[in-house]
Amino acid sequence: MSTTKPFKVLIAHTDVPPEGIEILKEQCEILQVMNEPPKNRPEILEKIKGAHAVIWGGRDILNAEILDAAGPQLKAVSTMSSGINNVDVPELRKRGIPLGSTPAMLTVAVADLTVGLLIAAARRFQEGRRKIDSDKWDKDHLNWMLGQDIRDSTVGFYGFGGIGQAVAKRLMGFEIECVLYTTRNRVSQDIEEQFNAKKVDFETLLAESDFLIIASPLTKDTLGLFNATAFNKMKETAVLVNVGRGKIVNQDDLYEALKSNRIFAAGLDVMDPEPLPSNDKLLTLDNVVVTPHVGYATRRTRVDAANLASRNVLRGLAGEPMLSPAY
Ligand SMILES: O=C(O)[C@H](O)CO
Repeated sequence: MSTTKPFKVLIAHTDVPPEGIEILKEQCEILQVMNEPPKNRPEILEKIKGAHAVIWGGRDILNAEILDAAGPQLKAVSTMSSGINNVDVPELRKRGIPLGSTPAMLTVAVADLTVGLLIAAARRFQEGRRKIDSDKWDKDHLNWMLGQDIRDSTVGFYGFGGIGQAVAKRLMGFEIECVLYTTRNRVSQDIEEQFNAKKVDFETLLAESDFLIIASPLTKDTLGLFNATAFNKMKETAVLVNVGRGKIVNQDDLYEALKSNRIFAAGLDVMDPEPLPSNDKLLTLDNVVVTPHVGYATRRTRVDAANLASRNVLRGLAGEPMLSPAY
């Protein structure tokens, strides 16, 4: 009996959890990349030859070079991420190759981390740690290190999709006053009622938010949108949290706004560039809390993303719409 399987699937990163790969094994021969970045690139270029599908599990760029190396039989690609800025989307579209991504899988993990950053920035975790490290813990004044209340606050969302709504759901437990959001399309009335949410223009979002959470993708319209002009319209007590993409914020302008206390604080899981160099001026500030782009990084999120990516490519290989198409 022949054991030949009809498809070959390249797993292009060592970080893809085996549970996700298992789903593919009945129908597909697995081509696994074993080297870590950047040494994985030559290995991908070699192993992808003749592949019918790819699980693109890392942050390096899938572009024409990779697609050319694969050959014309390539029928399906899925990332294991929400953002698809690691894929040359126009190139894939041009070649008619369906692309899947896995945004819904990381919603909960990113929302949890967003709340963590919001509290850490509002309650001055970074500064407090530095005070301890430098023996400047002031035990004589109870009005020391006062932070911003979440209770009764107006929470603004730039981008109010799955992640934004999951953050709002969590913040309801903190007795916030209301949600403002800026998106292209209005969310349903049910969702607005659930979160006491109102769609507003960008200017209103800036002016009225006590906490402003960026949870939108990077596009040509969002690139550098949060700049000095925007920060100058925000409250001096405002806390900015960015879990979208680093380049949505003009980081030099953010540095100035934080340094001059034009805004109160920022919590960032995404920066520009990534990795942020350890000598970046942003890190000298007390009123910024940073995490190294780990919003999605829980074991369950990665397994769920691998499962969905595999199901996406199986659908693509069968000529069916992907479960979670990126376009
Ligand atoms: O978009 C995503 O999936 C995360 O930010 C990791 O890149």
